[in-house]
Amino acid sequence: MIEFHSVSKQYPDGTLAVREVSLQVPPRQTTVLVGSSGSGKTTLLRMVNRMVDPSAGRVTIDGDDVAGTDAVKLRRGIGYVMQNSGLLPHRTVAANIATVPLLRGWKRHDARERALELMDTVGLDRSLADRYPGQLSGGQQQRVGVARGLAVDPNILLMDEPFGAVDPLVRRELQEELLRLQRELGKTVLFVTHDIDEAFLLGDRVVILREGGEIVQIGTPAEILASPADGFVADFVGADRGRRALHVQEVDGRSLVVDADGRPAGVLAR
Ligand SMILES: Nc1ncnc2c1ncn2[C@@H]1O[C@H](COP(=O)(O)OP(=O)(O)OP(=O)(O)O)[C@@H](O)[C@H]1O
Repeated sequence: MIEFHSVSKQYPDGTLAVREVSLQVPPRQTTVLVGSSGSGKTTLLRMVNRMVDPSAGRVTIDGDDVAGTDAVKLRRGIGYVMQNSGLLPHRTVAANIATVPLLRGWKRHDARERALELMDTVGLDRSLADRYPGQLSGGQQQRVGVARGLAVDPNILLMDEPFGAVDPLVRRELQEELLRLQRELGKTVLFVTHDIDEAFLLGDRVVILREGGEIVQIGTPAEILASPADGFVADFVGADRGRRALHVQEVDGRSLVVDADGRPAGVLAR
């Protein structure tokens, strides 16, 4: 279990990004940090693998303070998937996925085999193994990013807006894929997004943050929807619900359910 014990982060320029956050991230579940831009989500996430060190408080993994662990070693044991995939452009797909296993001293052949297996896991055709990231679609690149995050079979997977940069249909596909993967793999996933719909879809637990890095509410999606903690949460949840209100549209004699952006959500049975 990952635990944040009253952590704060003040950056050198004085910005207080996170203010006394205490949070438990249960194992083998997906916990989603959601909040508007600047609410400290990324800062919190990066405290887990020591890309950011807290100014006060501490983060523990299974009771051990991460501050006492070598940062490089820590990062090699925790999967990290970011927006825009963060792939190395001059390395092939297989080499990108195998980056950390190779750093950990795996034999080249074993690392490639592992990369190919992971391509199967995330739904990428093996024929793409020797392409470069620039030769893939945005959605395929994100899948490579997820495969790379899983490459060392980490218990913990940190995901920072991993599907933020792809179009809505591909995004939906990647979300479904993550749900499937998580059912199979049961990792401890800490996921950052500013999209409340994504948070409710993916999160077993959802943590709502306010600007200034303060937790406003923690709960299951149903709990938060049923009883928002305050006006801020009600607005955050409710405004989006309203914007995405579903309605029925007749297209070619069929009844399509579409959201407020005109995106189809399903077809009504007759
Ligand atoms: N290296 C830094 N130096 C100074 N301020 C920073 C630094 N990194 C982040 N901040 C500030 O800290 C606050 C929280 O940033 P953070 O990236 O954690 O928020 P976020 O919720 O992930 O936002 P976003 O959704 O826009 O990525 C912001 O005000 C940001 O400008």
